[in-house]
Amino acid sequence: MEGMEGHVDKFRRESGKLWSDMELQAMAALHYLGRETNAKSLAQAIEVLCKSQVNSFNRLDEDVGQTGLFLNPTLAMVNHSCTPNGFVQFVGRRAVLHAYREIKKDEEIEISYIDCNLHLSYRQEALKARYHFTCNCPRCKDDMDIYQVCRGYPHLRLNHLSLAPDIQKPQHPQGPDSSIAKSLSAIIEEIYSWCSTSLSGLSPPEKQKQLRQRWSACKLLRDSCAYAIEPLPHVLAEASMYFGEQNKFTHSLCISSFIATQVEPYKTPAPFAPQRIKGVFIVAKLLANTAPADLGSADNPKNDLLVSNKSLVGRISAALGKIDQATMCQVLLEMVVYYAAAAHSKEWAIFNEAWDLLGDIEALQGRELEDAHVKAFMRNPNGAAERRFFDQAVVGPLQELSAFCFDVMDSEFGS
Ligand SMILES: C[S@@+](CC[C@H](N)C(=O)[O-])C[C@H]1O[C@@H](n2cnc3c(N)ncnc32)[C@H](O)[C@@H]1O
Repeated sequence: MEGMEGHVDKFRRESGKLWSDMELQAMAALHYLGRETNAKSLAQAIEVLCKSQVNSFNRLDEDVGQTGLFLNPTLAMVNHSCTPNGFVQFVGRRAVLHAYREIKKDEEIEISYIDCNLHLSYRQEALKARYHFTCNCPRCKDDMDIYQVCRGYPHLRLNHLSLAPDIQKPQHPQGPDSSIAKSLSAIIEEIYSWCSTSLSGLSPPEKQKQLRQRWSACKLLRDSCAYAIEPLPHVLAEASMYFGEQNKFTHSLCISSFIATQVEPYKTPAPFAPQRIKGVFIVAKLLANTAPADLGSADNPKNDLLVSNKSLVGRISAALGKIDQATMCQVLLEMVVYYAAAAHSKEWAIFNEAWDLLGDIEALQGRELEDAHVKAFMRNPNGAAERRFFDQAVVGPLQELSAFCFDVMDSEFGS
């Protein structure tokens, strides 16, 4: 740990209660180790604690949340950027450094130490508190957030499997309309803190009340088509979970389709990024949950879908009726399986679930032709016929479903 950055003086000067906690922790550690506590040993122990704050990774466990800190001298050398070209993923006890894109010889490898979809001031605050530096990456320096997340990242060409075939170079190199950008910055500051609190633990009526307020607060983001800017993505994700808990899977499906096509590709451009793959998997699972066998028939609807063609549920139902859900679900699961190893590994729970679900779909009788189309597409996703198949079987239906997203939100959370 000798050569690692510790920022001990900055922690002492700037960290307030955290510093007193660290002093206490250092004394406890010395006592536990049976070492004498004196000024020198205490200073050494505090230095170790500071170094582990600055250089370690929070190791997360999907089931129990954070399980510990991971410290590795090589990985500790990687600097931060809010437009990183790599990320670290834990696979059991191993940490794996993945690249988001091709990294040239001598180009610096950079990861994001924080959730880089936070708004500029929140990112700076988080970096200052733990790492004691002000980020000066191009995105922070020019306050490029709104420009970048609205229009996608120009430096990445996404392939056809990305679900975001329309991401391209921004048409306005000078940046977004500055008046919109200014008013957006002001409201994001105001609403982010109360919008980012999790709703889990609240009763359904309380959740609905909260989501009403949050959805209404996101109006400017929504009207400006700034769909990838927090807290809008967060509110949509909470709403999708809310509907899922009420067994309104079709509503969740419309919102999740919107997130997978209009939000995530702009937040995280690499198509194999773990959060992108999770989003695609959620859509696939919801498609399986809303498959025709579960919908009943027009004469005997099992749920509230088939009401009237003019009602929202009727329109969603009509749209779903035109979709070959099994084929669409199969392609999305193939994408999850295809990208899971790059996003994480074959040990990933999502990979295994997708693999099992894919087996179930492939075992369905009478789908030989559709199955052959899916396999052909996965072999050659950029072939002309295969692209047409993908557009028809996946992109078109996803866009159609996501077009209901705001109506679904307004129907439950509108004023
Ligand atoms: C995990 S260490 C990274 C390796 C460190 N640069 C070194 O040489 O030991 C984290 C520290 O590196 C510095 N750092 C990382 N990314 C930075 C950036 N984008 N701009 C300025 N300093 C950065 C900060 O001092 C931070 O506390």
